[in-house]
Amino acid sequence: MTQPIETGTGRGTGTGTQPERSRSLPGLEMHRFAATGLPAGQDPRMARMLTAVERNFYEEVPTGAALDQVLELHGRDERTYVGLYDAGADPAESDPVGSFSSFVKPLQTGVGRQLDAFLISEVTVRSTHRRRGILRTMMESELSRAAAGGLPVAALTASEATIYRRFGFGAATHQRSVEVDTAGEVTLASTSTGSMNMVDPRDLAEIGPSLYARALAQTPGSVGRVAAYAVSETDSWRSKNDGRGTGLLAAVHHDEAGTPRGYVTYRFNGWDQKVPSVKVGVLVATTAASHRALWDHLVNLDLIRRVDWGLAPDDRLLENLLSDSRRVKTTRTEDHLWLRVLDVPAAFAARSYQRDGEVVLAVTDPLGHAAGMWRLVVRDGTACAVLVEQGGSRATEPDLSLDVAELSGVYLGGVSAELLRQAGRVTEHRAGAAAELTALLASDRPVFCMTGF
Ligand SMILES: CC(=O)SCCNC(=O)CCNC(=O)[C@H](O)C(C)(C)COP(=O)(O)OP(=O)(O)OC[C@H]1O[C@@H](n2cnc3c(N)ncnc32)[C@H](O)[C@@H]1OP(=O)(O)O
Repeated sequence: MTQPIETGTGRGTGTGTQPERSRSLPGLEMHRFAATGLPAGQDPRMARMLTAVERNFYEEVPTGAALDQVLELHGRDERTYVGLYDAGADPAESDPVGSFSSFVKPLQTGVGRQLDAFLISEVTVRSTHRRRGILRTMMESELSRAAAGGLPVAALTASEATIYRRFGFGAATHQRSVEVDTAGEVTLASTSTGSMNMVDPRDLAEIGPSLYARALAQTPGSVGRVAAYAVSETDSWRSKNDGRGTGLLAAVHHDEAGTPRGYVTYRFNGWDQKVPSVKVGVLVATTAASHRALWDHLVNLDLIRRVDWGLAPDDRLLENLLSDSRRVKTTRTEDHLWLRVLDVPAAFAARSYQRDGEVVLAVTDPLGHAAGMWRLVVRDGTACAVLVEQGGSRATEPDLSLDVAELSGVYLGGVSAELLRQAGRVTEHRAGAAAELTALLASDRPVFCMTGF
């Protein structure tokens, strides 16, 4: 059972408890506080935090009602913030030089299996304070808190692929950008069923969350969505046209019985483009038939000759959906969800398995959380990971040696341990052990994270 993570200052707007001094960062103090969801006028500390985050990402800083809307959404996510401030500064009156937010959402580990994951976001350091260890201080502190609170894994999406491995994160899911050529007559390999209806994006407020929850339950590698989706898919950002909408289009698929099974949002890229095209925003399908119907709709839009999608699974489903697979062009493939195992037994017990097996893993972990020699035994779909050695002399020889970053990358089965062996990231001590681990962790469904955070 996951313990609630103490946030230090609770939900008040004052600075409350004592800030933590960091020995490695003289002159700075770490404050931890919860997002209250209150408007900027009532919670200047959160308003300053959010402003600093946007600045450090080089983004436009929201003000007025637009800022209040984001503050409210972050309150709904129950985010905890960590900020590094000049010693003695009041966070209600000063900007942090470092920011870090975290919140708990479900991570789908298999069909029908979930665990509570520690999601990390808004990690920024002011450009004048970079490369002094501020990120390291925040990350180490918050991973320890998450582990102490009983959360078995942490997760994030990375701005750069070279930052987070040192903290034990491994890329566990991948995504791609695709351009689908829809010029002329486009056919699907199989006919679609049910009906498609154009709706006002605001109508998605009712069905969007429940359809996403059902799609999530079928998609290992996906996590619960942040509250901001309720605004983005209903086209109601206060920062844009004062929340009155910006021309986002939305279509819902109903099955033959009239039950909504999926939806898609998309935006026209404009007549000034050489090729008239639309860009997909959110695509949620709870059945294979719904997925086909949504694509049937997209590829047959009048006047549109290309459909762009930046969060497509890195599989061949779309290619197989169309009669002509060459209409799908992949323009970018990237890591997406980075996972970090914090509690080996709890993480491995929380997923499903297709076969029995046993493998001994020697795991290195610079932060200690997953370090040791683990015997992973799977029987009848249930895994038990037992620590057989931690430091000291060896009673058992490992089958594989690997860093926690690799263990975390292969955990969901979307990345192959055998492939990592070939890349030199996993060391095999018993021939065939990496292939065995790959087979043991194979997922019942393609591993994909349907959302960003
Ligand atoms: C989960 C997310 O929110 S992803 C978004 C991350 N944020 C951004 O990209 C915004 C712009 N960048 C920044 O704000 C900062 O440069 C950060 C957050 C990436 C790094 O913060 P810093 O305080 O400079 O990092 P810090 O000094 O603690 O470095 C910790 C380690 O990471 C390494 N590191 C830091 N930044 C990078 C980078 N961009 N690429 C590769 N390695 C990096 C450091 O070399 C150091 O390595 P070591 O401890 O093994 O020697």
